[in-house]
Amino acid sequence: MHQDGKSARPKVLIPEKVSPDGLRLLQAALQVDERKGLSAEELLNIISEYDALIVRSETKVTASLLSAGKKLRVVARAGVGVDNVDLEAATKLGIIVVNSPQGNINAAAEHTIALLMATARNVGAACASLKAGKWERSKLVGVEVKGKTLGILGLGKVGLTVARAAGGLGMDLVAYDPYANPSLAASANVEIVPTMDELLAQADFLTIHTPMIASTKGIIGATELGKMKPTARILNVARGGIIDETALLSALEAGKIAGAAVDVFTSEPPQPGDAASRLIEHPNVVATPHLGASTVEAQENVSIDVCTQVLHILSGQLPRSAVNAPIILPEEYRTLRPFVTLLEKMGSLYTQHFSPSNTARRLRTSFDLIYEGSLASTNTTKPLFAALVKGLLSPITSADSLNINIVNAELVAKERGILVNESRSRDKVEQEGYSASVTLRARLDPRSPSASRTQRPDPMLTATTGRRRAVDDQVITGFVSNNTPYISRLGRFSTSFVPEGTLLICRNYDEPGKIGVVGGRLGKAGVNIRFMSVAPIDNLGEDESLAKVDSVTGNGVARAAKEALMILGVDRAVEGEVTRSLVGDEGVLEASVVVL
Ligand SMILES: NC(=O)c1ccc[n+]([C@@H]2O[C@H](COP(=O)([O-])OP(=O)(O)OC[C@H]3O[C@@H](n4cnc5c(N)ncnc54)[C@H](O)[C@@H]3O)[C@@H](O)[C@H]2O)c1
Ligand SMILES: O=C(O)[C@H](O)COP(=O)(O)O
Repeated sequence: MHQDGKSARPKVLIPEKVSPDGLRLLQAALQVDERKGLSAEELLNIISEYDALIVRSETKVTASLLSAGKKLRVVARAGVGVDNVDLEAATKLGIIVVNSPQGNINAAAEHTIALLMATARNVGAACASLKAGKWERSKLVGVEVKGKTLGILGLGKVGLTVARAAGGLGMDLVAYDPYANPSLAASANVEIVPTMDELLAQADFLTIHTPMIASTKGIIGATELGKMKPTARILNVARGGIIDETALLSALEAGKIAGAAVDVFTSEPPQPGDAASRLIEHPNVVATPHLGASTVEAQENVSIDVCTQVLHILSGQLPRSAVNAPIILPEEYRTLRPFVTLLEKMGSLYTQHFSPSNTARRLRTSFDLIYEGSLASTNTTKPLFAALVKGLLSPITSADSLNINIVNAELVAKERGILVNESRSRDKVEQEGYSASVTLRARLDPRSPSASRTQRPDPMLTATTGRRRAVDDQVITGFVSNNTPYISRLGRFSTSFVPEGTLLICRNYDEPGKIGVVGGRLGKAGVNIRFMSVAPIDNLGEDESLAKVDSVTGNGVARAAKEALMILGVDRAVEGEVTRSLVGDEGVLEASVVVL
């Protein structure tokens, strides 16, 4: 008991408007302090008293705020996006970040439909005109959505919900999403198109529902807007910055597209004179101040969801939707943890190296996952399986959608069409220095509509000559030594490297001079090499002739040459232009960049 007679209950701070439905759940066990309107400095001064912090999108949960929160065990985001939370700092400090990935999907989808109709029928402009005392019927003629094509960029939770509602309005539905679940798309009557260009060309209305990640930042810019119909209208209820605001404004001013509806902005609130503010002022733009999740129902859902999780964490239980929490239970932590890291890296390496994002082929693959040596005797492989699924999806999903843990990993994998067949091989691991290894081998799902024996290379991310990798080559083996994960096989190549940082992976003819060529091009581009590993071919399959392929004609030429894999750890991003320049006449067959 405290001196004032009150029991020392853990304290939770809520500096934003969060629905009382969830907060009521906290009252019995915690001291609940609702303190709206605190400045960043005031927040920093009081955070040390609190065990938990519940925010929405406005509070900036910075590294210094987290460090000042000496007692802080959980930051709960009453909503989906955790862009305002420094996740890396939270993870380093052992603070669990939870969110509510499901609670506001319907609200966001309904708001998209509201903006769809508003932009089709000039609702915003008409309302403003009438309030200004005008009666401008002929100037405000709209278009109908029935029979028009809705293009959906990102067919995840919100995208699919929008699709179902728009189908009810009589719209034709097409989507571009390299990782969409084809059966879910079919069930919502959505046709998946293989390229974004097709989506842009077909859409009368284009709606964005991707996460905001490095690969989607500015994904709709001047070039993409130029590929749309001049009568098309574009909607963004996802995140500011996915559409380049300056390019959108120019396209509207030049009449390259007819209108836009925007709920989210690069900087919120937009600052006077910035691109977002000028966009909002444009007569063909209808805009709302990030209202996608602002319904009574969604706010109740997210509040109850995160408050329940706060209670769980403060009483020592695992949360349901932790963005950065361990996918491993404490008692398994010591033995399995390095392998959890290894499996996550192997999954991420697979997606980036073998299944880059712009290929038409989906990440709808069956895998064999083989635990070898002493790892075959482990009691549970659930954390390893969860880590693999997390790794496979991490390059294509934002952190806030990546709530994968031992409880939900199987379900998430199923939803994404990923099949993993786990097996154990007790054979002694042959290599010296370690006793256990794991092999991930892809088998392309024969039910996949785009299943084929070869993989189409991604022209943006993977530069390649005509010679392709067979799907059978998609194998990764890894092991752990001194708590450090290593990759010992990548495709047909024996190797040994630590899967960390930015890696340039080049497949080339095993001939002198290749290292010099690659090193020279990187040097010219100002990229430093941290380490390099050259991997010879493991063994050649029967169909792998040693004939060299002419890079210009694609024809086989007489001289035989073995292949090798060069893995270079580099200190910064390598531009697509540089990887493309490596491939071709110098005997480099393929070059790709992965970030692990
Ligand atoms: N305005 C709001 O208030 C509000 C409310 C809720 C959600 N959101 C935002 O809506 C967006 C979608 O949320 P969700 O819950 O549906 O996410 P989700 O993770 O369920 O779906 C995102 C989809 O985008 C796809 N994708 C990833 N990269 C892609 C690419 N390059 N091209 C095409 N598709 C790609 C993924 O495969 C996935 O299917 C997020 O940005 C989220 O932050 C906004
Ligand atoms: O990420 C989200 O959940 C939405 O963008 C809503 O954000 P909000 O809670 O600030 O309305």
